[in-house]
Amino acid sequence: MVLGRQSPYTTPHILHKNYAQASDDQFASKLIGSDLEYFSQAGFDMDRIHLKRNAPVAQLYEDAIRNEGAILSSSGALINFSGKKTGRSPKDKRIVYEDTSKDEIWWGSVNIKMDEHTFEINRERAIDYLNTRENVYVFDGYAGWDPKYRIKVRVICARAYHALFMNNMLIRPTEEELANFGDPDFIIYNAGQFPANRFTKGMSSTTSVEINFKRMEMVILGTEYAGEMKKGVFSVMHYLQPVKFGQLSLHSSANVGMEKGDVTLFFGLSGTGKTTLSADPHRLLIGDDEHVWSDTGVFNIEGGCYAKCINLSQEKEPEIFNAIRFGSILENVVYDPASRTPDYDDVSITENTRCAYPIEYIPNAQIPCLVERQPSNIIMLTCDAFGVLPPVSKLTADQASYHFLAGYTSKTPGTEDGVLEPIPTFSTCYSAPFIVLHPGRYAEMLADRMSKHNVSCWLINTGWTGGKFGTGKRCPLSYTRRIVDAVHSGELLNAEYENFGVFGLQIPTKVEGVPREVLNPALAWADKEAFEREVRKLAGMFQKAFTLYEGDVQESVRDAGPKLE
Ligand SMILES: Nc1ncnc2c1ncn2[C@@H]1O[C@H](COP(=O)(O)OP(=O)(O)O)[C@@H](O)[C@H]1O
Ligand SMILES: C=C(OP(=O)(O)O)C(=O)O
Ligand SMILES: [Mn+2]
Repeated sequence: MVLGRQSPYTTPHILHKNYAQASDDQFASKLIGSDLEYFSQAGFDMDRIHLKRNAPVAQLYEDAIRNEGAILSSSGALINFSGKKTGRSPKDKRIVYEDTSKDEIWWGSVNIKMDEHTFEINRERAIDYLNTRENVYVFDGYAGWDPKYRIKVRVICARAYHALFMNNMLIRPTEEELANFGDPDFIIYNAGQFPANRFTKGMSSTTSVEINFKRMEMVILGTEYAGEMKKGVFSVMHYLQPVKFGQLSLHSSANVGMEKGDVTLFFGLSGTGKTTLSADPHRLLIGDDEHVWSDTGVFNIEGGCYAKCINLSQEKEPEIFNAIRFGSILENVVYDPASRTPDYDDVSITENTRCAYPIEYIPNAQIPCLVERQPSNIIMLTCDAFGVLPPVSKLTADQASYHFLAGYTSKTPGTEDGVLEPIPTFSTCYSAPFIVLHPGRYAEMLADRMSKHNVSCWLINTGWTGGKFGTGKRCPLSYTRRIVDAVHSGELLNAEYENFGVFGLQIPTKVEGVPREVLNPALAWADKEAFEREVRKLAGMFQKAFTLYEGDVQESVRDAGPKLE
């Protein structure tokens, strides 16, 4: 029997009778009769396709290499290519306008409406496409490490690469959990190789990424970028956690001190350093990207991490570098054909090169990925392209609410389709592309929890220092790490502070190991007038961006922003 020898995480269930050997077949039918029914009812052509459910990692490797042009790298990771789209497509992401969720959703600029009928058409198109494939992969796993708040997710896709990606990114069920999986709570139909029909009402391109909260389904057409799936799961949790469970979903990483057990959350849009800074040799990693702050503590939504590989080195980011081995997926990374060694400095395919690995590949992972303890520190990561914000400042409760709602940062090249250089942006809740409810709902829950548990809050600029990008340079990672260490050791709590101009931020006058002129950007700019001009320009941008939320917050929060008298 094949099963006994598999890893505890993956169990091969081959659903199709023509494909499997007799013993597998008997076994499969015993376990998953109701699933077979589900697939037939959904329109899958069970006489034609081979369904491979939770296939072993090695088998997914074989299929990806044989059928999809994947490459085995020298470290044992699998190098895959996502084709034309190498980042997310936010302009093609839609939410279905339907009676169960329409009054909850924030139909602001990010959530584009799709009607129910168009969803049905695209869903059918995805299933029709999957029916033309020889292999259809199914991965069943969980989102959310706390059993009270987790959901069951099913991914149905045509590429072994996508199945392996979600095997790494979801929480892998045990054999027993898989056998008793039952009906999923959320299903992703990924037919990314096949385009959307541009003549379908409501389509604006051949790419379509859509979520239906009534059906609890997601359909992907016309993009093979795997990150769409994990962020789709996040969007669902960003809706379900506050609305159904009363818990706060966070676009953040999280870790916990080995000695003190203190928990830190790192908020930040893509590229600001959530993954890099949460991998810390002195702390246990809870997760690198998506969490829930519940009544009882903090839990990770995912079972893996999705790190950026650009300029990755063993020396600067050893935990991540060493996680790139058998089972890990490298995405759009160029390799040396002779040695099959990845070249992380080569960005000729994209700057958004990635690696997805199971969280247990990080030596200091906290498994299960949850803590029954409330956070002590919140770090809001921003990547300031103007080089005016200090690398660290201490925020008051009102400033924390203000900056969380404003969400000032930059979009990192490559993470979204069409973004070629750092673009300053106000990404509310540091998660605008994934926001589902009105930002004020998340902000209010955050403020309540922060005050109830007396959490300290820090604004950390991992972006440019001492000038605009092109002239200044990005804050060296070693300084940011030193600052994060100073947050954790308590050094910053007891430091001396000075006021930072129109922003009214409190900045420490001294952090061991970080030069004074780095701590205070006013000292780093040679041209003082230019500095003042840029500060005022950025302050004006904040004020304009914040008008969206002014009516929803109390006066003290409104007052916590930059002032331009
Ligand atoms: N000061 C810094 N702090 C954090 N990351 C930095 C810094 N300087 C450069 N980087 C680089 O920026 C990228 C941050 O990406 P990542 O941690 O994946 O962000 P996120 O997880 O928030 O999307 C990494 O490639 C990292 O090496
Ligand atoms: C996968 C993503 O997340 P992050 O860059 O925050 O890791 C993304 O934004 O596409
Ligand atoms: Mn990340």
